[in-house]
This record gives sequence, C-alpha cells and structure tokens, in this order.
Amino acid sequence: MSKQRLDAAFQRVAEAGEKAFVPYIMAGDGGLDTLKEKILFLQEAGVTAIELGIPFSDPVADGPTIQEAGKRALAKGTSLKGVLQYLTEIKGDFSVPILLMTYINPVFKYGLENFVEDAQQAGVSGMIIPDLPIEQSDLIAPLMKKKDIALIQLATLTSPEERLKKIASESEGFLYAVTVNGITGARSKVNENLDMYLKRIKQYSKTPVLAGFGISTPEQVKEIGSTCDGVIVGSKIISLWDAGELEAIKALVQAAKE
Ligand SMILES: O=P(O)(O)OC[C@@H](O)[C@@H](O)c1c[nH]c2ccccc12
Repeated sequence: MSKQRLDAAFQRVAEAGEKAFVPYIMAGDGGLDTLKEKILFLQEAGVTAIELGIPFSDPVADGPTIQEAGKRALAKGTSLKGVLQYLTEIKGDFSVPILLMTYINPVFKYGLENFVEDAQQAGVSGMIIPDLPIEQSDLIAPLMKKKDIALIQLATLTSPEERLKKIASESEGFLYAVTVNGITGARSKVNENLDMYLKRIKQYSKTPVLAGFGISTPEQVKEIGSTCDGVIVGSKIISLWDAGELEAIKALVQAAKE
C-alpha cells in the first residue's frame, strides 16, 4: 500500500524504459460518484499514478480550467472528508497509486493527525500541498512518514540553487518540477530553458523528477519527458474529459511510453 505502491509504479516504468505519466483530475467534478469510473479509465489507459485534486475556494496556483473544475466540484458539495470517505469505500477496486493534491487550509480545518490517519485508511500513496513551503513541511512530514505517505515537493524555475537542493533531497515519491512561472493551464509553447533546469534538478534529486504545468500535446509529453522521468498533465486532461475525447487522453498517456 501507500508509498511503496508509488515507488513500485515508478520502478516498473523505469524498467520498461518508459516515462511516467501522471494525470491530474478534480475530485467531485461531475459528482464524486463518477470518480471511480475515471480512475478505472485512467488505470486502463496505463497511467503511472493519479493526482487527485481537492476543490478549494481560493486555489492560488490554479489556472482557469482547474478553477472551473473546482467550482463545479464545490457546487456538488465535494469536501476533503467526503473524498477520503469515498476513496476508503472504493480503494479495493483499483491498484493505481493515488496522490492527493490539496491546499493546506482544508488540511488544517480537518486536523493534521486525523487527516493523515484518514488518508492512510483511504489508501493514499502521496500528497502534494503546493502552499506548504519546505521550511514548514515539518508540520506534517513526520506524521506522514509514520503512515507511509510520500510528501511530494515542488521545485520552481525561480527556486535559488541552495533551496532547490534542499527541495530535491527532501522530496519523497518524486520531485514535481514546475515548468513555468505562473499558474496551471495548457500552453502552446514550451519554455526554452527547460532542458537545463530539468537536468540540473535531476542531479540533485534521489527520486524521479516529473515535469508539470502547461503540457498539453503528445509531442510535448515526448519532448519534455526526454529530459526527465515523466510528466504531469492537468488542465488538458480535464478539458478532454469534458469534451468526451477519451482517445486523445489515451494518446497523451501513450506518448510517455514511446
Ligand atoms: O494543468 P496543467 O498546466 O497541466 O498543470 C498540472 C496541474 O494541473 C496539477 O498538477 C495541479 C493542479 N493544481 C495545482 C496546484 C499546484 C501545483 C500543481 C497543480
């Protein structure tokens, strides 16, 4: 369970000579009862893990596509507690590792210990908390270690070298390399200095390095994947799912395998 499931998934990808592909979806978008169907579809498509977003009223890092998905999920009454309860019910029906992406505020409201306990019960493998800086991660990291849940850290293009080293050495599961300065959302052009940046963090990191933000085509998956261990795609997955373009989602996942 938990973190081992994630580590094993990355190991399988590496052994197969492929790149990891982690889609982001918003929990409760379309109603929480559609979540199992999405998880099973993505598992079947061959994703490495799923980043499951918890909707939040003040999502500072999210671009328009994810903000809208969050609003729809909140309108359906989705809460952190509800998501963890639902996962606890369905966790026996799939094997793909689940990573929760939540802002820290709902976690504080929940209560740190209860949250980590319930996340473990729900079978969660890892956590991404974008507004919890590494300097403050001691608040929750020891609790998560005890429950064997990975705390995934984010590196950004503007992180100073020393901080980058700290982030890279402390990240668990994988290191999330944010590839743009700004918010989430599909972009047509890839940042030109990306190559150097990804190579640099790869040197510091003991875990796989996955690039995310602005990736939206199979070509970008291949191009960016070639300089790191895999990619994360959020906004594009959400808009393709909304449009019913499931084949295009499969093509994105497939691009990481070629
Ligand atoms: O949507 P994009 O541009 O493909 O980026 C991934 C991103 O959506 C997902 O990882 C994410 C959604 N919300 C976040 C907040 C912070 C960091 C990461 C995220």
